Amino acid sequence: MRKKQIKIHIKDLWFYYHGRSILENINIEIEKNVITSIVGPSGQGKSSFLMTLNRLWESVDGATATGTVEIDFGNGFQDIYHKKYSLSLLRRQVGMVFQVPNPLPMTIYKNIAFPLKLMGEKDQDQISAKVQEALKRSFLWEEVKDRLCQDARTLSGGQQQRLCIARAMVLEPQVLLLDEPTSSLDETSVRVIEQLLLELKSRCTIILVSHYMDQVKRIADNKLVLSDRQFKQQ
Ligand SMILES: Nc1ncnc2c1ncn2[C@@H]1O[C@H](COP(=O)(O)OP(=O)(O)OP(=O)(O)O)[C@@H](O)[C@H]1O
Repeated sequence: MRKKQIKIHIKDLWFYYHGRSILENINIEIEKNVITSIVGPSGQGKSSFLMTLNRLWESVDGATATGTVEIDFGNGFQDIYHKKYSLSLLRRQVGMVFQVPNPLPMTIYKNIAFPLKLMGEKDQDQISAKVQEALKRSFLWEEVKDRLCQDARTLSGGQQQRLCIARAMVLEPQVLLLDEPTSSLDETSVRVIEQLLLELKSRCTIILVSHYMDQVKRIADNKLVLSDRQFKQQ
């Protein structure tokens, strides 16, 4: 049996849209360096829950959250809602990938270099090395190494989603949130991304919203079922 280490502590978390509660009094722990899947019927708040882990809801009109989300980024547990906690640091440490691949309207190379530049990296050799590493880790390098200057939107759907994972991984986040990342992809692309996530979990803690029970069985270590505004661990 693996030794369980906790990465995220969630205490008394409530989440609302326009005063209507979506999540009520959530108290759970998320294990480090495994894949935790979030499942449950449509509209129960799975996407909303992911947004509480990187504070993305703060830019959504009408959304509010109360409670505590503590993440151990290597220096003990820290409350990411503490007023002194830097949002840009949080976004660096917690990456996110969405349901529909969303490459930026620029080249493949620039898509991956973009977050590095946003974080102030100027050394072109460093950027180039990190872009290459992220593309390799995301199982995409061999397919794109000769077309790095092409527009990323010319890639297939599965390639675009791996590009988005590479773009999230280039900042070396410790937590990766994925919101139904394979639902728009064909079976072959789905399997490639599942293999990729299995590889990545040694580097980061993965939280995966998925509608596909087969997928959850294939790759998830832990499963949290969201129903009636609460989680049930299975
Ligand atoms: N921006 C918003 N403003 C108001 N209500 C919202 C907003 N976004 C989502 N909701 C509502 O909040 C509830 C939870 O939505 P959420 O998208 O988190 O559920 P979900 O479990 O991820 O759904 P699905 O599986 O269909 O993607 C739903 O009732 C939804 O209609």
